[in-house]
Amino acid sequence: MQINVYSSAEEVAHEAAQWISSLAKSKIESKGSFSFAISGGRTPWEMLAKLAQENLPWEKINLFQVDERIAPEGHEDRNLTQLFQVLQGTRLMTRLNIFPIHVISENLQEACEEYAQHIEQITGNSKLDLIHLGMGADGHTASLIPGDKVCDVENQMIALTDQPYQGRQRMTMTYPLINQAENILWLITGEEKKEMLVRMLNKDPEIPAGKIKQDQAILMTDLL
Ligand SMILES: O=C1O[C@H](COP(=O)(O)O)[C@@H](O)[C@H](O)[C@H]1O
Repeated sequence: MQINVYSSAEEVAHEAAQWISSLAKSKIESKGSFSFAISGGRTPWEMLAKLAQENLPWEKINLFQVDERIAPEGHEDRNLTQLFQVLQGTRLMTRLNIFPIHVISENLQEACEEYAQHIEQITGNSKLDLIHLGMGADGHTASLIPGDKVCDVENQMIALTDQPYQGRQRMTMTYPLINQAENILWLITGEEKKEMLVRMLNKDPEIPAGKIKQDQAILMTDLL
């Protein structure tokens, strides 16, 4: 794991946007497209706002969601709602290829399979160029929640949590999909995550974040 420590969450967001922009340019130059997935929560939005200011060929970029809460369209609990709020009014709204997780489907299991198929169709091999991850103060990442059966899923790329977490059931990328990404970018900020960050770096299998592969990963943080 490459570890980059910065002095503030704002600097983390800035550096992460620059890093993603440069990776996107190099992937587009070498193979014509760049496919990445963004997490939800609170951390990613400043980075995304900064990334949106970059001069990139957005129509060659595919954006997937790492996880989503099962909630109505436009609901404030949805990661997609936050994502659209950040991109509203930017040219990315019409140019970037955004692939939302379909959590309003009547058949959520089918929706998981369809999302996995979309990823396979777009990437050709289900290996995303980049997956951005955050981590909660309890060590969860994506919607891989401590103690939830979704952490044991090995035969699905996208799966549902077994139990509601913070009031909502969720749909999430699973270990098999995340761990085969070409690059993983962790953005972890906030004092309350310090203890779990150390456990994650020590590959503690008792916390979900500890079971994400580290060899292709970079961490940007204001901790340590
Ligand atoms: O619930 C969630 O939390 C994690 C961590 O969010 P953060 O704001 O503390 O970074 C996030 O990565 C995940 O996508 C989200 O659904």
